[in-house]
Amino acid sequence: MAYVNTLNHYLLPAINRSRDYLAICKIKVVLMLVITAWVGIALAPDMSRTWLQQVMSLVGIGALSASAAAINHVVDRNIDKQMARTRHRPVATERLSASHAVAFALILALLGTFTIVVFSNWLCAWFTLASLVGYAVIYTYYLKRATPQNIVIGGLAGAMPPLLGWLSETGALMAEPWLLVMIIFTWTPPHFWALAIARRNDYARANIPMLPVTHGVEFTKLCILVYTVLLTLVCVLPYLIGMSGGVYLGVACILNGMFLLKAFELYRNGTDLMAMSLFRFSIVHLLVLFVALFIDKWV
Ligand code: HEM
Ligand SMILES: CC(C)=CCC/C(C)=C/CC/C(C)=C/COP(=O)(O)OP(=O)(O)O
Repeated sequence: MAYVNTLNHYLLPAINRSRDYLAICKIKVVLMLVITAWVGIALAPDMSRTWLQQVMSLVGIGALSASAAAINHVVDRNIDKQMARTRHRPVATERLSASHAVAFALILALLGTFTIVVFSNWLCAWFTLASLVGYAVIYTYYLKRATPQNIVIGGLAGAMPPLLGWLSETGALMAEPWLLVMIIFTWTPPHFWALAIARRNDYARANIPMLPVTHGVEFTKLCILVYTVLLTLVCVLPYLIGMSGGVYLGVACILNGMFLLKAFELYRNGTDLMAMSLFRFSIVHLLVLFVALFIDKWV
């Protein structure tokens, strides 16, 4: 009996609370950001750094990304309350207080910055902090509410991790990692606008000027197609400058061919279901593309 009481009074609330803290980190998105940062490390010139230094750099970048996501949950709590997709979030439902979430984000930001400075360098720390501000403040606080181009401009913050990984390794700004940033930058609009089409009523209710709300679904489908063509072209650049080889190029061609087909189908007579299918595909696309960049380096 005493055992059951301990479980009910202490353990279960502690587990639920940890789940809430994990949820505000947007853990799956952060995992993907860390994978792209890891590829940035793998493709950088060999600096003979230890595994520990590399892993801890990724931990630092992940912690600052999670901190940015937690701040996004606080700043957006009133919007999140109005949207079906987000209304169950911990801060929106007030299961987790905004002040606790802010304190958590601050601790993550401090630990993350400390880790990057100790195991990498200040340049990487400054760029990662700038990405945090880009997402949590410039995109979430301002752009998201101000313009339908919000995710195009704000997308730069989420596109930075390959550069952050490269910087953590080399401590120097070079041209090559910017190509990887450009890939994610051009990938973001089709990734997000596909979801925004399916969830346009949510955004309209919350008064957020997402492209399908301000310019309609047909125009958004056209923009998705245009950005997918751009993405296809940008994806060839790592091969053209000799940063990646045939394995990467082959995988990129197949993935982008599929992306183009899906974007074209959506443009011609797409339903909300097809838009969601494109959104899900975009995530698989980016994951496989970056795994291919990694494998290509070692074959
Ligand atoms: C401004 C840029 C971006 C916007 C507006 C955006 C928006 C979104 C939204 C609204 C979702 C749905 C989340 C949910 O179901 O609650 C999502 C999911 C996701 N995004 Fe993005 N995204 C952006 C950039 C990125 C980047 C740069 C990455 C990775 C490199 C990424 C990876 C993912 C992943 C992995 C998911 C699935 C998460 C899950 O299943 O829980 N996103 N994104
Ligand atoms: C340090 C660093 C690399 C920072 C980047 C942090 C980060 C978590 C970027 C991902 C972008 C993302 C999930 C945007 C969705 O926000 P949203 O508010 O439009 O979506 P929502 O409605 O699901 O909250």
